[in-house]
Amino acid sequence: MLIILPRLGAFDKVKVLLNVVLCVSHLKRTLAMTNLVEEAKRIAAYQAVDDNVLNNTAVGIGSGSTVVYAVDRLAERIKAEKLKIVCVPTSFQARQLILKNNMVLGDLETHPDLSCVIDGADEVDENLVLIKGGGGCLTQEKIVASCTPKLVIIADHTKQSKNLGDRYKKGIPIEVIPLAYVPVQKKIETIFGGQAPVRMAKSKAGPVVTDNGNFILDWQFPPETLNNSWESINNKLILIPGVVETGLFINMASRVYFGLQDGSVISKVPKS
Ligand SMILES: O=C(CO)[C@H](O)[C@H](O)COP(=O)(O)O
Repeated sequence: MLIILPRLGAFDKVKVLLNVVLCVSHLKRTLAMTNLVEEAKRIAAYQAVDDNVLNNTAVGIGSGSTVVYAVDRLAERIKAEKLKIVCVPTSFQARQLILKNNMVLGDLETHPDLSCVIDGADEVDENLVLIKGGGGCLTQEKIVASCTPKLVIIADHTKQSKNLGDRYKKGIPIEVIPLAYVPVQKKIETIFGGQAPVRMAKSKAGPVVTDNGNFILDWQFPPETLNNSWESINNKLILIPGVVETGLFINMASRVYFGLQDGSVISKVPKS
């Protein structure tokens, strides 16, 4: 810019400088918003760990960026309170978090009954139906979640919505066996409408490959889908040969903690 500026007329110089000022203030605002969201994730995670993790128990560790804060807090409590906790991971990422924090690693073979599971979500609707799988770990997350009466979800305020799809626009993740991805894609689009593109990797050529060696379709469902129950849609999806699991978590969350912008945390339980 220093090279270009001297060659410009006064009016253009002002225009360039004004744009620079606007860019910087936009960047500052974006950074401030990102910090607020990160703080909201952290406080939700801390509250959930403090309320739900008991000594001498096995706990499921979810996946994603919010769970990192939960693991931080859990590691802190284990050290300070000398807790004996076995941690069962829901993904390669969760396993690494457990090991990195020197926590005790377990699995479902030795610990099939978990006291609680703490996990994130991509969106939570008013009935606490969740979309999960933005990080591609939905199948192991659902298996681990099924091993506890207490699936505790942690999220920032941007994940809270009335209807699924209001906030999370990427679609419902569906894990599929690789050889079946085109037939499954076609069936979903024919039966339910919308589009179900295969998720492509960002730092690798080709598709995202899950921890289970499968592909993911992100089903961008049409608006009329909301006229049906997610339960019946999920049951139909699961029956398509080649579908391993869906990212719809229905009647699974026992409590959802949302971190808010004002620094407080609210928690929601299913309507009775
Ligand atoms: O389902 C998940 C991964 O499969 C995550 O829990 C979900 O994507 C939320 O992640 P984050 O906390 O990074 O927003």
